[in-house]
Amino acid sequence: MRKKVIAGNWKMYKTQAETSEFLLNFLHTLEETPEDREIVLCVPFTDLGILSKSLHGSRVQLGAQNVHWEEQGAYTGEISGPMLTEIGVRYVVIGHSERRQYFNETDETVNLRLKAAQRYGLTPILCVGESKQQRDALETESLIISQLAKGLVDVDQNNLIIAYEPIWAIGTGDTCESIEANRVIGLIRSQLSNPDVPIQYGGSVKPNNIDEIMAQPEIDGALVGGASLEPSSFARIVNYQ
Ligand SMILES: O=C(CO)COP(=O)(O)O
Repeated sequence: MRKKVIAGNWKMYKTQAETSEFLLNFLHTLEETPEDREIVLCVPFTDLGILSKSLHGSRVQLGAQNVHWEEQGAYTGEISGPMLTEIGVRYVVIGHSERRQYFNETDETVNLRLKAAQRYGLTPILCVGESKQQRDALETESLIISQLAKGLVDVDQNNLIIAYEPIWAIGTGDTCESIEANRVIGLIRSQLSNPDVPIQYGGSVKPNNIDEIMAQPEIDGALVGGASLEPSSFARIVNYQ
């Protein structure tokens, strides 16, 4: 049985004060949440400290949004694996399309970050997915196969989550049809040596489509952007049927 993982990706949203308010309205909603799913919040670095204290003893796991491949060094603006694990971070998003687009992240640096995350005991969430232009040019399959082949060199597939995030579905309200997401995720699975790697869908996941998404046989979870920022909508998503 593959693990189900619902993760919020807060991107560059929420000050510490806003994070405290979120927790007040969110944590109590988990009392009835079935035990079969892992819940993760991947938050800005400045929110990790407060969450590591407030989430202690709760069932919500802590995630970051980046990790450098060196243990330490002169890398202004970066963060290392030991810095994250020391404060209780368990997961890290790697290769998100926003980092590939705005911060020169390549399959090669993604691969370095994945291996470093595992080296320091973090579970990486590797994001892959095509743009609208690539989809229209019928390049979805070849692009994803290439992202996986380059990104996963020497990566341990026993400590890995993959998120399929079609770029055209991110922040647009234009969700990928769940049957199509299921098909692409099946393709991703066919490229892996470990068929039990949990594979999430991400891109305009909302309270009104999470049940249908999670009903798909290949889909093991969701990586949720905008809808994870609001306690009641993230609570509904986490409590999918
Ligand atoms: O990028 C995403 C999660 O990593 C998806 O964002 P939205 O849920 O806002 O579309």
